[in-house]
Amino acid sequence: TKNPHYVGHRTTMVHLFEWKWNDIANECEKFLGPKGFGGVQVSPIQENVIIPNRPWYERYQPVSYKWSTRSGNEQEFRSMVRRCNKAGVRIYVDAVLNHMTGNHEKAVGTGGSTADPHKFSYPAVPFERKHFNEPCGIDYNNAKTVRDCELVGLHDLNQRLDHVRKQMIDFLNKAIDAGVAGIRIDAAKHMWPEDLKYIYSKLKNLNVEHGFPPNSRPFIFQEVIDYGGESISKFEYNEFAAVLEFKHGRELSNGIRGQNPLKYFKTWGTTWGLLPSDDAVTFVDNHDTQREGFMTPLTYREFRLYKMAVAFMLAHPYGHPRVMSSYDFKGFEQGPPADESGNILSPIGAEDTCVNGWVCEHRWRQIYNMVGFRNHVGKAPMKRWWDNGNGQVAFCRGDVGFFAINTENADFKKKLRTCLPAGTYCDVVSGELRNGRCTGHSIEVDAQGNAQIEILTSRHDGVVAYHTGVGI
Ligand SMILES: O=C(NCCCOc1c(-c2ccc(O)c(O)c2)oc2cc(O)cc(O)c2c1=O)[C@@H]1CCCN1C(=O)/C=C/c1ccc(O)c(O)c1
Ligand SMILES: [Ca+2]
Repeated sequence: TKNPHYVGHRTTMVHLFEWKWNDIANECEKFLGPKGFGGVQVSPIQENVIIPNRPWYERYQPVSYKWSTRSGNEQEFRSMVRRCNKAGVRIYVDAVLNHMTGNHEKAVGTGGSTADPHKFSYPAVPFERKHFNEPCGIDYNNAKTVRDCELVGLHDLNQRLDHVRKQMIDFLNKAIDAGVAGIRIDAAKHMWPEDLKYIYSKLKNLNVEHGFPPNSRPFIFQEVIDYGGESISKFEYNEFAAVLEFKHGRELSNGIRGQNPLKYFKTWGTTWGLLPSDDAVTFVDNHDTQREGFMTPLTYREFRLYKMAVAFMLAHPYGHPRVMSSYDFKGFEQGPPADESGNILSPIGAEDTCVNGWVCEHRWRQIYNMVGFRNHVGKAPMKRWWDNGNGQVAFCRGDVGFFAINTENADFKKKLRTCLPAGTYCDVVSGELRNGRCTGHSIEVDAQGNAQIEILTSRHDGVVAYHTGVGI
């Protein structure tokens, strides 16, 4: 099975996109640990080329495998991993192995390394011409070109060569020694499964000094963008490692928007063509899809619907969920909030609030309390699915959790079985249980487990969630 190696009952990771290592370490100790987040996906740690105007995607054009980026240096990265593991929060590195840079005159990296991309020369690794595939154009209907040609002109490494494999294996094993729990494999679709499988087989077990049980294998989750219809299938990759399930965010966004009535999500999972649950890392939006102008998923911009989508993802047992945490951007290219020297600004200000143009979705109560809901219900099975034949849905998680959602422009008012023991329960979306009382809405569950469930269209949020950890 695929195991993220979360501590205790934790279940969910957050992508702190473009955050600096020092800020992540602080967030692990101050917020993510206490709120029960399981881990953090960090931005690429390898040195990347500096592109004028600093577009966000410069971090996906490596110049070397040195741990030196605008997020910080090796010492800061090591310190962050140690502090986060101590806080019970795992770290997952975003590894860019498919390619190096595109053609730039005088390429200079964020760690000061130089390269000559026109000559396929990356002395700081070292890689040279013979380590790259012949430049050619990708035809997504031709699997060989998808793997062996250049993605938007980015020089394509040949992972069949021993030298290339060694550089990648050493790079990943160094991160494992530093205490990371796993790796996101960027652009895995553009690499041969057998090459990836070989590289993963040479990775060390996780470092027991960071609290991992002996013989723990790194949790690897692969970016294979597959909505169906291309020559490459995500099912080529999920036998030997987990895969990011891109259909999840797109289909769920359609359901929450009402384009596809939510009642159909009664069968949500493999019957929708999704990966087996244990093989899938799920999300609503990611750093790339939130910027796409076409078939855009729900994002922080449509915040009421977005919170509903994230809540449904976290309430439903399917997959290993990942919460996105963004900065507010105007145009597609815009990089992270930075000062005039290009130093990334800290997302958390003096009053422990989100500042400087960051969005910090993970700090929204509706989202972090749903992480707590998922942690509390654990593996309790989905049961007693109810829907009104359209966009109002409710279901139990075993006898320990109850979730309801209203995607319609009509009030949700219904007496329903909650599967909860009799008592008063606080809604964790509108508030929490504090000093013995509910700061938000609450329900009274009778001896039969029934309660009057209400989600009025005038409500701040279109979802409610109750669990046995917030009973009075
Ligand atoms: O128009 C663009 N790209 C052309 C569309 C192909 O998009 C890319 C895909 C991509 C998109 C859809 C697919 O089905 C697919 O197989 C691959 O994956 C990448 C992965 C990278 O590490 C670096 C990249 O530059 C890309 C990329 O350009 C803009 C300008 C350059 C970066 N970029 C982008 O749009 C950058 C996107 C990007 C960057 C990093 C990612 O991890 C990612 O998923 C997308
Ligand atoms: Ca490739």
